[in-house]
Parts: sequence; C-alpha cells; structure tokens
Amino acid sequence: MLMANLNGLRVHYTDQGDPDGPALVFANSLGTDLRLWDQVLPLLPAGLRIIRYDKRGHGLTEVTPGPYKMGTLVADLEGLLDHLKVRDCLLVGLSIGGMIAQGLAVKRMDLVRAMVLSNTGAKIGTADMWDERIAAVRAGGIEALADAIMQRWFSAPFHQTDAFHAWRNMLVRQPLEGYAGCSAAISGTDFYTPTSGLRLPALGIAGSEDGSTPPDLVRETIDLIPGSKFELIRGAGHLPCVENPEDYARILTGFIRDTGHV
Ligand SMILES: O=C(O)CCC(=O)CC(=O)O
Repeated sequence: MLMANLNGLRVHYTDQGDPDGPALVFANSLGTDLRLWDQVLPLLPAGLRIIRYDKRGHGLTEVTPGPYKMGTLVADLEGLLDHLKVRDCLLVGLSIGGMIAQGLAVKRMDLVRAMVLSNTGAKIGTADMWDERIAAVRAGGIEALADAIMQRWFSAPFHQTDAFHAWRNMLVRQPLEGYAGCSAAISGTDFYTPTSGLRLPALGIAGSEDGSTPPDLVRETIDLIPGSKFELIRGAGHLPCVENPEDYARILTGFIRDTGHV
C-alpha cells in the first residue's frame, strides 16, 4: 500500500510498470477511486510507468473538511508528482480529474507534456446545480443521489450487468465530505481562458451516452487547444473506461504512440 504525506495530507497512490519508463498519470472522476482504471491498464503498451491516485476525500486518501478549492486539488497532484520525481508525464484526467489536469498543465508545464481530457469540460454545470447537489448529499448521503448519478455514468444496457452494482457500491462508499468538497471545487471552476492558452498535444474522449459531460462539452473544451484531437466512444456514458475499456485503451494507446510517449 503506497501512501505519500504531502503537506500533511496522506495520499493513496499506485506506481506500476517500468520505473524508468515514461510516466502515464491518471486522475479520477467525482465519487470514484483509482479502481476506475483497473480494466484499461492491462490493455496498455509495455514500458510505461503508470501512476494512479485517490484524490482528496476519495478512496483511501485522507478526508479533510470541505469545501475544497480546485487549486488545492491541483496542488495535491502537483505535490504527488514532485514527490515521485515525475516530469513530462502524459496526464489522463476524467471529469473533475480532467479539470485537475487542465489546472496542472497551466501551472506546471514541466510536469505535463501531453494531456487526455476525458468526459470533462473547462466548466461543468452551474453553481446552482452544484449547490443543490451538495445540499442533497449533505441531507441524504450519496445514496440519495446514487440512482440519478448511475443514470449519467452508464448507458442503459450496462445497468443490467453485475458490474453495475459493484460501481454503485463504490460510489455510495466514498466519504460524503470528499464528495461534497470536490463538488464545491467543480462549482467554482471555469478554465475556459487558461485552457485556451495551453499548447501541448491533447486528446478529448467523450461517451455518446454521457449525461454528466456530454460530447459537445468535451469537444468544445478540447477545441480550445490548437491541434488537439477528439474521439467519441459510442454506447458509453460518463465512464467509458469502465463501460468499454477495450475502445478506451485502443484510443489511449494510439495517442501514447502518436505523441512518442513509448
Ligand atoms: O464526474 C465528475 O467528476 C463530475 C461530473 C458529474 O457531475 C458526475 C456525475 O454525474 O455525478
């Protein structure tokens, strides 16, 4: 079990693959932990150093009292990469993880040489929407919202699978304070201007059935970065790395190779 103590926050992470290989770093979405990438990792090319982590208030990372700021979540990942002496990584961020990726690329170009913005946006939802969600979660727990969240996360056929129930369990077992804290960070984030200034290889990935960050939002965001590419995974919702890991890994592998990362 790997834990890093970063300015007093104990962060859970994994560091797998070739320790001397180019680094591929994953940042998870709201209400998920690093198991989000379990099915994609075995399908990726050999020779990479693969780092995953649980963001603040999620998984096995410590929970601090919310609300959180996006700058704090960005600084947490910055601290982890500095701690692990990672430079020039290919950073894959899904949803809030994609916001963290945008923030880190703007702040520390030495850490991020290429970026995948998956099922995310420069801005996600409205402040009113997030205020309502935070109030609902504080009143009734994540369970009270779980059915609606699962509708956005997964396409209808996936709801009939056994795996669906495992992912629902993962969601409702996330710490409430972490979920609410990160929701506040999303609410306060609008990266349109800073992301427009980014110049690095970038790929957007969307799911055709994504009810949280629909394909148009992902495309609008990735189009802010000149020369970027966009891929749509048909039939998948907000978490295509879970619903269709084969297509996700194929697209990611193509980008890894195109950018000369392995
Ligand atoms: O998944 C995220 O990180 C935030 C976007 C969202 O609203 C997810 C959901 O539908 O619950």
